[in-house]
Amino acid sequence: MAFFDKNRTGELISRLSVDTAIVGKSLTNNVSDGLRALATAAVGSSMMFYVSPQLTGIMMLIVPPVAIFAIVYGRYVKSLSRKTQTALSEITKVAEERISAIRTVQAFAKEKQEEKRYGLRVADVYNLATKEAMASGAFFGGAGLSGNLAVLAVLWYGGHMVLENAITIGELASFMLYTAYVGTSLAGLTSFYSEIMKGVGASDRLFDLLERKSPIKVTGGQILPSLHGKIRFDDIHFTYPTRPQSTIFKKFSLTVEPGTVVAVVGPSGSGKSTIGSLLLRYYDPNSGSIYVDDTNIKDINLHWWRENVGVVSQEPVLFAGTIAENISYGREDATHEEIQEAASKANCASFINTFQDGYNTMVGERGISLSGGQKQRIAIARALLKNPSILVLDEATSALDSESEVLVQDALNNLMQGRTVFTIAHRLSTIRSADLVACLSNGGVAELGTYQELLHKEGGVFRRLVELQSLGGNTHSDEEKN
Ligand SMILES: Nc1ncnc2c1ncn2[C@@H]1O[C@H](COP(=O)(O)OP(=O)(O)OP(=O)(O)O)[C@@H](O)[C@H]1O
Repeated sequence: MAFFDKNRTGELISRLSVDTAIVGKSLTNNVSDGLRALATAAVGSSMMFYVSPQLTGIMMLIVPPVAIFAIVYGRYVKSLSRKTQTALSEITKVAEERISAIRTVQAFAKEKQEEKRYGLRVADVYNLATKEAMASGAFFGGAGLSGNLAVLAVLWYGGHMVLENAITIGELASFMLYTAYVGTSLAGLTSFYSEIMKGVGASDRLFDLLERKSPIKVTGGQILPSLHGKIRFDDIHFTYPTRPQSTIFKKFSLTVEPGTVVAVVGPSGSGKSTIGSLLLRYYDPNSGSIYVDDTNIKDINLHWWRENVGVVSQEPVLFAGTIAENISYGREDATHEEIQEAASKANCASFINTFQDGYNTMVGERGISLSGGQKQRIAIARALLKNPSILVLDEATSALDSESEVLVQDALNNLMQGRTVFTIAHRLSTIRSADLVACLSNGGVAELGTYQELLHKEGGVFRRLVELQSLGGNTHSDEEKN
């Protein structure tokens, strides 16, 4: 399992964009209109009061029921808005995930099912939008009707007042004119209120997201004057935050001297990739510490540290752009000569030169126009150019055919020279040349030694893994877990 945690990133991004759009719309479109309506309503109602306090009193009779109605409606709209946002982000998530994996969808001939899945999500939004339309119809219709009834009442009562000479016909006419102004402003205010309630519904979720704080600080911390590359895991206890009940490491300790290539092996799920995640500080251990050249990793500046760690994973991530841009991703100031040199050490030059545009060839989204082995070698060239002191190779050759594997392995050998390397391997044959093999089991290092030492250990976990593999089994046996 690769150690990049991307389980919920798609969902978070779509939630964030949908919520931001709604809150933005709610604020920008409505705040100025709302303030204008409020000012007009205030001035208009003072003028109404000035012309006739009695008639103003009648008009004001409609305010309490409409206000109560507005509060109930506002709350309903707020909760609907929250549900609509969730449904909209679901739509975006499904579309993004399925379209980006369109080849898998096509390979399984699942276009119709995916269309149906998307249709169901659209239906959710449609149902919520229908509810909102009904509620707003009832509210605005009800408020409009009450307003018109109040106007009729004023006309009737005002007519009597004119007949009794309590006010002049001109005063009644000007009162009705002010009423029209105030009525229009109040209608604007209620629509402002409903939009604001929608915005409040969406912003609740937005602030939930924005207020999430990572316990891992990106800023601060020291920059080591020199980095030799000694790594020490000291008594680590670790559980993933989303699964606190399942312990990955308990009392895990391992010391790796500078320039050592350590192969991390073990049954599937034993935590090999997790070592990479801890090393890059995607997570911090629950207890215990990791030391880099005897400095606690938590006291080191995170950006600087990550700049000094290179990663090559089983599924290298390339970005839409040219080959040169992808190789120089970790060092944007690299010259063309440096890019070429890294590519040649990573066995990329031969295939890049066959492309018409050479280093300016576009690789497409996620490197779609390259083969698995080519992508892998570009990722190695990228790591070479970054020139890190510590290297994490996560299953870097396990998805390749033999010929490609030879080329990639050769490129990796160039990359590994003079660095501290953690190679997380499943094919035991590829780790023979490692200086040290750490075999994980039961939340810690069960065996540590050279390949030959561990191979000759009677009844050892590593020996059993090798035997399983040579029998045609694999290291992913869950029986090995405990
Ligand atoms: N982000 C995560 N959140 C929760 N649990 C996780 C997460 N990533 C991995 N795990 C769990 O942690 C355990 C160790 O995972 P890890 O990927 O480190 O194992 P591994 O030894 O590399 O496995 P494999 O050989 O199958 O790749 C597994 O049981 C896995 O299900």
